[in-house]
Amino acid sequence: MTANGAEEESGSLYDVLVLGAGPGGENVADRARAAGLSAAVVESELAGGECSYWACMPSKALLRPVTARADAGHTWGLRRDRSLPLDVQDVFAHRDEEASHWQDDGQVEWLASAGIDLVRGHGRLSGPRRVTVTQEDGTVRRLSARQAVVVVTGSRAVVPDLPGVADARPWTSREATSASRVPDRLVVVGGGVVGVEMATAWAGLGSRVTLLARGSGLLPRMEPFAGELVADALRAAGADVRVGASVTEVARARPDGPVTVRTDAGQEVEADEVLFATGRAPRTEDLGLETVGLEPGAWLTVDDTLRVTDVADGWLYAVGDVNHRALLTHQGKYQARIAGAAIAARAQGAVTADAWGAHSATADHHAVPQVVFTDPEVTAVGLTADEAERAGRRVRAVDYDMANVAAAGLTRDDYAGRGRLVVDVEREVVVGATFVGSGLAELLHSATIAVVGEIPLSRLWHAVPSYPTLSEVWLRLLETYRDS
Ligand SMILES: Cc1cc2nc3c(=O)[nH]c(=O)nc-3n(C[C@H](O)[C@H](O)[C@H](O)COP(=O)(O)OP(=O)(O)OC[C@H]3O[C@@H](n4cnc5c(N)ncnc54)[C@H](O)[C@@H]3O)c2cc1C
Ligand SMILES: NC(=O)c1ccc[n+]([C@@H]2O[C@H](COP(=O)([O-])OP(=O)(O)OC[C@H]3O[C@@H](n4cnc5c(N)ncnc54)[C@H](O)[C@@H]3O)[C@@H](O)[C@H]2O)c1
Repeated sequence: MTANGAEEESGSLYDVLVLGAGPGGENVADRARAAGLSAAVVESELAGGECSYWACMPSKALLRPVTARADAGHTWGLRRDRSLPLDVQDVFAHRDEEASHWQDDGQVEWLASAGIDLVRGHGRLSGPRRVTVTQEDGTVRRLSARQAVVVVTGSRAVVPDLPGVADARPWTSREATSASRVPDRLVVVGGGVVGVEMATAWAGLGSRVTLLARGSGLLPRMEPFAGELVADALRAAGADVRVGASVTEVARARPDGPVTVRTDAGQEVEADEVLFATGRAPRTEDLGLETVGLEPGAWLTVDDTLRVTDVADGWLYAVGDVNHRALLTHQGKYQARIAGAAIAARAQGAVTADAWGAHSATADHHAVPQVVFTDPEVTAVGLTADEAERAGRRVRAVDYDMANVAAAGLTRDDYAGRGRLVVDVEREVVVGATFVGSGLAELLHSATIAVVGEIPLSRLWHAVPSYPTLSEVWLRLLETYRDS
């Protein structure tokens, strides 16, 4: 027995055990190894996780040709090609490549090269610092951890339990990112990020898309103009976008027949496939959480060092989607770097919980960046004006029409977009930024640096954007703030 009461079974005792080999899990194990700790990850499907096979990578591979064609169709000298059909089979072939053909050999090789053991099977907690793995052949392997167990089991799509759903065989984000046939008609339910990205992709690939979103607009967690600009572009691309539409029922009378989707407003839409992009649930329902006093199926609440708050002795951590802080790959990887460093520091009694320190995921509260890869792109970091006001901050929002930036006229003949800074008027620092428009994804990091660095506006005047680039929106926004 070890000091922690863990059994010393040959090859089964590690410093750190990680449940889930998605981007968060791989990175936390890597950071633990880099700090000199032994680490194993347990994975029940494919090493690489949702992001690699059914989320970020395949979705962006479907979107890029669609947005590139939209850009080309509005570029002088290429405009006649606006209706040029995409080579859909080529798009699918590239998507399959980006999803590594749903094989994880590359990830397995990388884990081995980093000195991380991979244990394949379904992992469950079986008490403090203990994990039981049911392997593919049915055998059970018991593992234990000296320092920490990190839960990084991610999230899954939620399909609402509506009448007719089971028989309708709806798509979730998994089918929407991996399908290799373009449905003639597709209904997308949900106006969040998955809904608008997949509506953009499949409309571009040739489906007649109807997007049904409840509430007053698309992308409800972002500045309202973001959803409005994306809705305008989707409509221009031929999609039928209906807001204020909550789906109440679906029906597919014959397995090979069409599906009918009904809303609370009495609307009825017939389609070949229906995608539910209606949010995510944590993958914690069959994880043995009850063996350590936690509720199965719940999101795991953590402190800023990523330790689960409701577990004594601080040995359980949760990173990535499963802690519900920010359901984004880059933010999960950030948390993984912090958690790995915190676990190693705690082992030596040297952890520091200072904000913005090496062991604190402070950015989760102030500066989560996100790019929505639609046409136009939506990019945002920090607080929206509404969030800042609801938090009791004294802020001023300043806006600028992206079409008036000199580079916009060089980019597209129909450039539509808007930039917004949310400025804390007491400290004169940027606490939020949103840029919507074509070609803006790479601009976002400048705003992330301004928010994280709390750079005073007086200093930002000296950060001179190159001419003629879309980054000049920064200068125009500073002028607008000064003059308003
Ligand atoms: C369609 C779509 C597009 C997206 N696009 C982007 C994007 O462009 N950019 C971005 O930043 N984010 C994007 N996201 C979000 C991103 O995919 C997630 O934030 C990210 O995958 C979370 O990483 P994770 O490591 O927490 O979990 P996951 O990637 O979900 O990995 C968890 C892993 O744990 C394994 N697992 C679960 N339970 C067990 C168990 N009991 N035992 C063993 N293994 C287990 C799973 O099999 C999985 O491999 C997108 C999401 C969707 C749905
Ligand atoms: N590019 C990116 O960064 C990217 C891309 C895709 C996903 N993601 C992440 O994945 C997460 C999940 O995205 P999501 O879009 O599935 O969830 P979401 O929670 O963002 O949006 C779901 C939407 O569905 C609506 N909805 C729910 N039930 C409905 C019903 N019956 N009828 C009509 N509308 C209904 C909700 O009101 C909500 O607006 C997001 O938090 C996002 O961060 C990121």
